[in-house]
Amino acid sequence: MILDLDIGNTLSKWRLKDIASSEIRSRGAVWTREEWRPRADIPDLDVVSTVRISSVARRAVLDETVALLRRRVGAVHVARSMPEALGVTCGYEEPERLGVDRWMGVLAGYHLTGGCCTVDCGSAITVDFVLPGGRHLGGYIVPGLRLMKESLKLGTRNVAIDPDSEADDLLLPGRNTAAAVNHGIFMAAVSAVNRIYSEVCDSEGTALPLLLTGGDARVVSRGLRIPHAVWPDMVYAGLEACFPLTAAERAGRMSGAPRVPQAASLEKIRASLAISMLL
Ligand SMILES: Nc1ncnc2c1ncn2[C@@H]1O[C@H](COP(=O)(O)OP(=O)(O)O)[C@@H](O)[C@H]1O
Ligand SMILES: CC(C)(COP(=O)(O)O)[C@@H](O)C(=O)NCCC(=O)O
Ligand SMILES: [K+]
Repeated sequence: MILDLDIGNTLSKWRLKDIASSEIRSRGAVWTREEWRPRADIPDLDVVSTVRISSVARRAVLDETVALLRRRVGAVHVARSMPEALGVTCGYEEPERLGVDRWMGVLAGYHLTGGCCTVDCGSAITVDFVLPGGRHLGGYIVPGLRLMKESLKLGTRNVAIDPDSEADDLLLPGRNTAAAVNHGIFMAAVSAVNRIYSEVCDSEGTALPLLLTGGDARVVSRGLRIPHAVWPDMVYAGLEACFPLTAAERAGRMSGAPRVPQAASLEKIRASLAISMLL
């Protein structure tokens, strides 16, 4: 069995994947801020022969996790951001400083689409671009939904907000503080993704497929009118592409990959950008 780990700033996600069948056997998540207890939080480490890790947590968390796993498991692969991989050149001045979860998403997205915009809606919302031909442009980092809510809660007196509440009518004006905050933050996130996507497609002269992942991907997806696909396992797919182990992975098939979304025409994207600037 393969143990895949995606350690984010909020949640550490794991899944067990069968090497022989390439099927996902189980999955789960634990709060990153709390101590991670592999034996208690993951069903059975004895069945694991290989571990693949993408981690943006503090260095000490990764080092401890790797040390612990190396005592129990034969092979532990740790993904790193680098200047070039799988046909993609990293757009960062110092490639090793790009969050490895972003790099995994970009590699998976490029492998699937041959050029795309990847959005990871987690603790932060990150937006990255990789052009046909494999040039990663760099990207944008915006606070995620929970962070935005928490920052308001901390900085504003008497504002009671539930960081987990999500209404269906998120686009409407809120009629109490919690709703106004939730709707406002939702609008901020959706508007940022919309604008960033349109600006970069416009300036690069290409309409790119848009892929979403992360804990808040479904919420953000609800507000996006641009064609897009949600790919919950996009970071894991980057691990599969970097460290292929199963027959399916060696053949280039990534688990849970969505159908490539057909991008809107560049004319349409430019028209929506022109309207948003006029108003
Ligand atoms: N059941 C849940 N537990 C925690 N966070 C959740 C849950 N469902 C949605 N979320 C949202 O997902 C975000 C975490 O997404 P994730 O992609 O796992 O983040 P990260 O990779 O930064 O740890 C939280 O900030 C929160 O807004
Ligand atoms: C931007 C991030 C905090 C996002 O992390 P996440 O929301 O997935 O926990 C992470 O990718 C990171 O620590 N990046 C390093 C800085 C950078 O990418 O420029
Ligand atoms: K993220």
